[in-house]
Amino acid sequence: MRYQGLEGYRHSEGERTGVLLVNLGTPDAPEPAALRSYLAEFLSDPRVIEVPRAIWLPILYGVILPFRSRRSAHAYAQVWSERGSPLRWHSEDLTAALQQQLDAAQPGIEVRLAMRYGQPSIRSVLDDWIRSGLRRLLVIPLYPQYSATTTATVFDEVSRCLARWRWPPELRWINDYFNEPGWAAAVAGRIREHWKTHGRGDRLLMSFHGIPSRYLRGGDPYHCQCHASARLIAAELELTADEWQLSFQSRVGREPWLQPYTDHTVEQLGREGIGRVDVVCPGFAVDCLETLEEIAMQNAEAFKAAGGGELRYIPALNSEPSHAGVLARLALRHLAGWVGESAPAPTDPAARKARFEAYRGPQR
Ligand SMILES: C=CC1=C(C)c2cc3[nH]c(cc4nc(cc5[nH]c(cc1n2)c(C)c5CCC(=O)O)C(CCC(=O)O)=C4C)c(C)c3C=C
Ligand SMILES: [Fe+2]
Ligand SMILES: [Fe+2]
Repeated sequence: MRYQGLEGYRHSEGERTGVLLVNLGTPDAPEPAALRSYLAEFLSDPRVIEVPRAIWLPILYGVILPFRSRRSAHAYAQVWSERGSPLRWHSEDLTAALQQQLDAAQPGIEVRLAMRYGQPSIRSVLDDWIRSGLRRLLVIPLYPQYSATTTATVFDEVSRCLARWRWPPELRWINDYFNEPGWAAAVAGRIREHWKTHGRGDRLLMSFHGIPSRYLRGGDPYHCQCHASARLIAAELELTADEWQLSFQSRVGREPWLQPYTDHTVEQLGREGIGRVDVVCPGFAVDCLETLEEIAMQNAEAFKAAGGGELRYIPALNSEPSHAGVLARLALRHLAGWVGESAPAPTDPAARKARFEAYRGPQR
């Protein structure tokens, strides 16, 4: 058969509704072999590297993978814990926190987590879920700001997976959520909490993951959404323009990426003799290599080496109730008509029974 069918579907079963959280993904171990297979999948995605395959793949396999796998394995080893990669376990905790909040607000919605690269793959999660009767699916990529390099590639992969099914579930997806009521307030809350415990730094730096500038010129709205996010957070904190700045981190390769670069900014602040800089990374839903190693370790050292005092990293929202709450409200709004008040099921039990019997037809 060309298309897969559902196993044992029965009309009498309710319509199952799911929320799929998708994060970037992470290697299985902080070792070169695991890094190689993770990076090979990630960096051969044409949404991530927009270079003709015939040019890029020989560079990827001949130059990048042998060197980067070793270097990145070392970096991952610095942040690996008993529970594994921080990106993975924080994402798992966030999934559980969201499930709990949805259960309290509107029982019957299932939440699962998948990774765009590595495990658990989108394909493995969807195959299992659809086979067991999932009929309505809301996809939430765990990126507050849209970028083709992150959000769109999740949609690509979900679409490829659903295309294999004879009867795919109904589908909705979220482009971004930085402008969702409560998101900027949740990030601001995290910053205030840090200031309460550690005192307020001399400058707040909001650092977002970068992308090649070429993609912005090609129409990717990511740059604008990062600036809007930072302004919303600054407004929540009632900061004046000289109290905060924005930068872009984690660049890879030689072509220009979005600027100003975080590492250059941190060194500049060090040279200016700034005593304490607080860095928050509002583009990262959960902590990961790029926040815990690049910012909290590498950039902290670079700040000091340039003459600065202390760089303090403010943790991501992770599985904080405020974060799960924002995602729960976002999910419920987008699930309208599928679950809850606006769902068409009659509330009177007798009317419901009559309607169901008409729907089911005569029983043999
Ligand atoms: C080379 C191209 C890359 C683009 C474009 C890119 C965009 C991008 N990435 C994130 C979020 C994350 N990236 C992470 C790691 C990471 N990113 C790249 C490359 C690009 N990212 C690489 C090669 C790596 C792997 C680590 C390394 O070798 O340096 C992570 C952390 C993953 C983890 O396991 O902890 C996240 C999260 C965003 C949001 C983004 C564009 C908006
Ligand atoms: Fe990245
Ligand atoms: Fe812009």
